Amino acid sequence: MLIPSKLRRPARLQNTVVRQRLLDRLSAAANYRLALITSPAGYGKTTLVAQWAAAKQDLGWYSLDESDNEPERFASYLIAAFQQATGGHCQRSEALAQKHQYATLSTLFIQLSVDLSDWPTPVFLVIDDYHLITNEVIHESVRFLLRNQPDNLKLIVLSRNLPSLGIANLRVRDQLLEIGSQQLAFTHEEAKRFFDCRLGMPIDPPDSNRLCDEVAGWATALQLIVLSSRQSDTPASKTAKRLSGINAGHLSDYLVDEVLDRVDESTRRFLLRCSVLRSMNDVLIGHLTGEENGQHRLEMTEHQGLFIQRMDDSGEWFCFHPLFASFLRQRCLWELAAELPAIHRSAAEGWLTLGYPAEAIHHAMSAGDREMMCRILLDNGWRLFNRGELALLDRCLKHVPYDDLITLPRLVLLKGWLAQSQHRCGEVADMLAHDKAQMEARDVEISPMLQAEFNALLAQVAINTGQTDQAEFLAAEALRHLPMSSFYGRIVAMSVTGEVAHCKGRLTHALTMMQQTDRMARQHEVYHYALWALLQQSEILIAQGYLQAAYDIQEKAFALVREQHLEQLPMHEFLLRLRAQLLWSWARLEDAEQAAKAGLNVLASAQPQQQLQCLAMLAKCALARGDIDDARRLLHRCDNLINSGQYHSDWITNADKPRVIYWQLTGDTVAAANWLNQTVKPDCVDNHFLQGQWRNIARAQILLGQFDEAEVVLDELNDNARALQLVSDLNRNLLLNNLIYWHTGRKSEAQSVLIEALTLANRTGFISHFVIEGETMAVQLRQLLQLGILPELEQQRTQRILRDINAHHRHKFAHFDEEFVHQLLQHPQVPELIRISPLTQREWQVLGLIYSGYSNNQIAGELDVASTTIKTHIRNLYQKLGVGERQEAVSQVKRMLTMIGYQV
Ligand SMILES: Nc1ncnc2c1ncn2[C@@H]1O[C@H](COP(=O)(O)OP(=O)(O)OP(=O)(O)O)[C@@H](O)[C@H]1O
Repeated sequence: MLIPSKLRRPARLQNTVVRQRLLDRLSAAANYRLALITSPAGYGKTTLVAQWAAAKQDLGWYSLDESDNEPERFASYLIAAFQQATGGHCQRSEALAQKHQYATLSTLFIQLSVDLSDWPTPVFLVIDDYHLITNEVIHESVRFLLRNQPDNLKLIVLSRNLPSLGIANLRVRDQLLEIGSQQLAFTHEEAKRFFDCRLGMPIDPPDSNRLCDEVAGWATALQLIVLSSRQSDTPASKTAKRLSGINAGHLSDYLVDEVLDRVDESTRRFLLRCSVLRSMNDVLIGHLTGEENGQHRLEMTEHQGLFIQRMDDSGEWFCFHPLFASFLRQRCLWELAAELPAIHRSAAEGWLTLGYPAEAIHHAMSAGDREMMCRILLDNGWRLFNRGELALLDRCLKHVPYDDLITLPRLVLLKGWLAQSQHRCGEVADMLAHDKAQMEARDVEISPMLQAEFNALLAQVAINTGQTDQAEFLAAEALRHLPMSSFYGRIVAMSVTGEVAHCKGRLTHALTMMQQTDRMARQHEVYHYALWALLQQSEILIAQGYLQAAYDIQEKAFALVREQHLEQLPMHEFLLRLRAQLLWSWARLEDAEQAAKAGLNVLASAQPQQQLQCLAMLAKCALARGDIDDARRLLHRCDNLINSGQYHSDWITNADKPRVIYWQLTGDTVAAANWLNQTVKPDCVDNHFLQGQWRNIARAQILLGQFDEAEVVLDELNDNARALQLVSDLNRNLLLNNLIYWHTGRKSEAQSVLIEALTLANRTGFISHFVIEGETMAVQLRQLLQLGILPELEQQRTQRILRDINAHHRHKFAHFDEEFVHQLLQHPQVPELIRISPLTQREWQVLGLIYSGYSNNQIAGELDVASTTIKTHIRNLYQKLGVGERQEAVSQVKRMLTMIGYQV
């Protein structure tokens, strides 16, 4: 929850001096990327910018305090300020910020730039007290924002020091508007106006000028002169004398003498106690001072000119002027040291009453009150966890001594989930085992229900680390004991149960579990589990061969990503990759490539190792379109990644797929043999990953001529695939069977598995799997077409596959282009007849298609001309070739191809 007053521009400017010369300078702010107002404390930066901003539309205001050094908090407020400036236009950025669903602040700011890019007018964003930022991560992100901001975004930064925001660069490019302390110092004329409206009696210009000079035009000192002379009836000139030469560093003594020691006891108590608050309202004052009418106290203090300011127009929220606040805090530390913990405790209670646990935690920590902090965490920890406040929780839990933590099993559980959510799953199991032993040693009681919550977490950890049996057992235990109200644990346990079933090849059960997970996760708004469940469903459906249904589920997942702004979750990359896989199967190569590239974009700020699978996907696309050079380049990148990281075996399997195909296409038996020697041979073949790994092995064996071994492997793969109904796997396996039979001369077996594969493809829609086999496949498919034994659907698919092989694999048809014909005609052995009456380009094309097994009608369809025209072309080219019929023409082509070095 955001504190609204931090986002409001300072109100009540009626009595301030309007300094037109500075306002004129600021009026040019729209021409610069950044307006930077810097000066030591109290020079009037905030007042000036508030005056300038008063009548401005499209302006957001963000007042920082020390707590804004937490990047998530900074991001939430900053985006909220932009929302304020644009009346809610930056919804996508807001959703990302609220749910912490961005990889880094920079990626969030990219979204912000996109949101702002279609905003029609300049958007101004004021960040006040930027000097409070000490976190380099935030500086870096603001520098990024400045480098990449859309033209209409104008930042106005107020700071006591020069912030490290790449100022020099902006200055050189004339993108920076600067106002410093020299300009901010009050002029004589401004000081005169200042005194005139504040002092009871008019002041002579020479006196006013002298006062102004003595404090070097420092606004705070002018204010103090007035305050002091009002409080003590001393002439302003005397106060000024005392103030001259004082700077912010010496101010403390002065404020004690002139302000604190002069107010009554109850005001002094109010000032000191409330100084611990970064913002205050009626409720908080009540908690800190016990006074009944906090609002009245706040207004009185304002009336007395005691450096308190309204944070917004509502008049509910106030804060001390920063300079005064830090003085008071210092003083409070000194004078009320013994009471300080109790004061912070009261502040924490106040914030809890208002419903701001994060603020309450800050005070509980400052009070050093572990018990209170634990109580706040126990009551609000899950709320904060679900809101993604992971850094805050992490910090809090680190403040709880282990001995205390271990007596509070719910906090131990929270700590475990925190580690799991921060991708430290490697640590979680050991950490929890250690915690459990410690809890047992201390007789800490864990109810069966709580144990079930632990089991749900441990089940998730077990499945992540590949221990399926353990995961299955723990998830079942969790589901047995968890009541419906423990929805988070139940969602997790259900998802794990589904995943285990998936791994063990029980696909129907897995699908049901994942559907339930999706429903329940949506109902309780645990959207990342809903997305996970959809991804799993899509994978299962792909394995079952229902690719269209998988596509539809993916559409649902894309919609969820859009609606819940999950674009930056790593899971989004998984979705895009699954989509790419599916499109690849259907030979929609450009779309597949686009999806894989979008996946890489999602990973832009992650470790490069994460890119392995998308790159492997792109390599598969390159291979399917016969672009060996591109495939080599991509696989080279994959090799580098594989050598520089640790991967789950499924990842390696996916990356090995295009590598083995590449070796097959390039005949690289050495690489295949090396790989085969060292690759993992899994114990079983129960799921599509393991099937995939064994298929890689079989393909390498075929390439190396180890046909018998490959056949044994495939027999087992097929038995399992049939038993578990892994239809897509069966479809792929049969193509490898076909390869073995073809190479070992078992032509009729080759033909029957190919027909079976084509029939299965009616369900899977596979095209590229056939295309990738290139010429061997084309020859067989042409024969099938010539035999005319294929049913209509299979026949159509065959023609499509042939077209793709022709187009992508530089098959004969592709060779019959101008370059090829030129090469052929130059050949010394080319038949004289062809040389003297050469074929036209069209006739060569037709000849290529005849050779590719196309019927006259199919050739007409391919070239988009009437079949009568084709007949004419055929008649002419037969004459030129000196042949009488189709088969003779095909033999003639074969001879020519062999002549110029092609294997046919
Ligand atoms: N134009 C003005 N008219 C009247 N009073 C002013 C004016 N400018 C500044 N002051 C007074 O001077 C004091 C300091 O002003 P302000 O808070 O604007 O300074 P600042 O430079 O933003 O301080 P900080 O660095 O602590 O944020 C305030 O008490 C304010 O009321």
